[in-house]
Parts: sequence; structure tokens; C-alpha cells
Amino acid sequence: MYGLIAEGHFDAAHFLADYHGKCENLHGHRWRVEVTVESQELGQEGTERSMVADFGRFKRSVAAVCDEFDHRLLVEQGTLKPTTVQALESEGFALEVLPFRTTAENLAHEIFCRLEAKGLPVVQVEVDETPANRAFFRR
Ligand SMILES: Nc1nc2c(c(=O)[nH]1)N=C([C@H](O)[C@H](O)COP(=O)(O)OP(=O)(O)OP(=O)(O)O)CN2
Ligand SMILES: [Zn+2]
Repeated sequence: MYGLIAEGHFDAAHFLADYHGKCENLHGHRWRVEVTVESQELGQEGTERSMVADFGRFKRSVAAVCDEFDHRLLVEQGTLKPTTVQALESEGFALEVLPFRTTAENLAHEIFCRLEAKGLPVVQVEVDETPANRAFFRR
């Protein structure tokens, strides 16, 4: 098996509804993202001959997905009143409303799916909320 690993990161704010602790309040993280791709075979021709994927293409794809969350308020759909969402947007704040609770586990899964949709042979996405808090999604 061959593999590559690329790292990305994004800074964002979030809160965990129903948490019953300090994380229910709005706070921020610098999320670190580590993506692993694997393949039994290497490319046969062209730019990606003898590669799992071009490091450049791989890194840019990871960065592009991280950018979709960067400097945004990540909001689980339905956890803020529509009038609050409208008020924040009318102030010019960028929100990313997501159909899941914004845990590191769910973010790892979402990033996995977005990278897979770009055609990368992803096998694992690790998401660190802090150097001590790490989650991953693996398939
Ligand atoms: N399994 C998970 N547990 C928690 C998640 C998560 O995504 N998955 N997220 C949070 C919060 O987002 C929180 O920001 C991080 O939790 P916590 O470790 O409690 O906070 P600190 O890093 O500030 O830790 P201190 O030890 O208080 O400094 C909670 N749980
Ligand atoms: Zn948090």
C-alpha cells in the first residue's frame, strides 16, 4: 500500500448546542486537519506517474476544503433563531450553516466527504481542536 499525508488548518468559531458546559458558549479554535490518502497502485502515466496523487494537487485540495470553513462561524442548522442568523449575516459575518453538530468527529467526516468528492482516495481525516483533542474519521 502506498500513501500520502497532507496537513491543513482553519480558524473558526463555533458552539455546541445541548452541551451543558463551557463549550455551549461561542468560542474559537485553530482546527488542524491531517488527511491520509492511500492506493495499491501508483499512477501509470502523465503528471501523476509513479505517484498516489501529486502532492501539489493534494495539498491544494486540502487547503481549498479548509478554506470553506476558515474565518467563519460554524453553526449547526436549527440551533440559532432565523432572526439571529439574518442579523449576523446583515452585519457581514460569514456563517457556515451545517446539517450536523460541529464536533471534531463530524467535521472530520465532512472534510472526508468533500475531499472524496474531489476524486482523492481518502482513507482517513484527523481533526485536532487543540493539541490535546484529536478526532478522526476513517473508512
Ligand atoms: N468528542 C468530542 N468532545 C468534545 C468536542 C468534540 O468535538 N468532540 N468539542 C468540545 C468543544 O468544542 C471544546 O472547545 C473543546 O473541549 P475542552 O477540551 O473541554 O476544552 P479546552 O480545550 O478549552 O480544554 P481545557 O482543558 O478546559 O483547557 C468539547 N468536547
Ligand atoms: Zn470547541
